[in-house]
Amino acid sequence: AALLLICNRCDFLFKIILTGDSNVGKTCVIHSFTSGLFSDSQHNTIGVDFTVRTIDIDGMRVKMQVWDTAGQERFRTITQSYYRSAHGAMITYDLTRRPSFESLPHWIQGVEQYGAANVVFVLIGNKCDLEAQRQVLFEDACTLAERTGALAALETSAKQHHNIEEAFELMARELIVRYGGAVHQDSQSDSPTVFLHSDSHPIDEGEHLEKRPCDC
Ligand SMILES: Nc1nc2c(ncn2[C@@H]2O[C@H](COP(=O)(O)OP(=O)(O)OP(=O)(O)O)[C@@H](O)[C@H]2O)c(=O)[nH]1
Repeated sequence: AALLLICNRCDFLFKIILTGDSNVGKTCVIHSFTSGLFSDSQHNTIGVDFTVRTIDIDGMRVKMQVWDTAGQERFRTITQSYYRSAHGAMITYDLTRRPSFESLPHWIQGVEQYGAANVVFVLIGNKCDLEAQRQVLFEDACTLAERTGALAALETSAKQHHNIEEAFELMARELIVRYGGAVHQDSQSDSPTVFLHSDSHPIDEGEHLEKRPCDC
């Protein structure tokens, strides 16, 4: 059964996962989003880790639970086990390192194979502040996005906090469109205000829904 959380404070809870090669800047993108800060000396992620930030989308409180996964090969088995419960995936490359872009089909395939059937994914070309060292054209990323069914391709800079808010907002808006119907149906009754999707996994059609109070 899919688990729904009942909450009086938030309208949605979405679980977003970041994947991509090591050192493309996944941890920095997440920090930039959750704290607005950037660190030049970021340690490699071991396994997985998550942070939360609540954003406002058209007056709705949307809790974004953002999961950071290790890009290093040796953690692959652990990180893949987290794909299943993600509503959205940000598949990240470093636009100054062509090989990290060449790896995208592999990461996309992983998300499709181990993730939920209806997972939404975007391609993120990070480090766009390093324009002089660019090795990947934005057009190439757009072509790949179109070919693979990604929601969009975006270029970000965690360092300059460029396009970070936009990337997460784009994801949140798409997920609201996809999941809004289910939430609205459930929130007809007056007291528990709304239902949130949670740590379990995105809802499959006709699936039994288990409801629990939110701990936020
Ligand atoms: N110039 C620039 N450097 C960045 C940017 N984002 C990250 N970096 C640097 O890139 C390096 C790797 O960043 P991380 O966030 O640790 O990369 P990661 O993808 O999480 O790496 P793993 O944890 O091994 O998967 C660090 O030295 C960061 O300071 C950016 O937008 N611009």
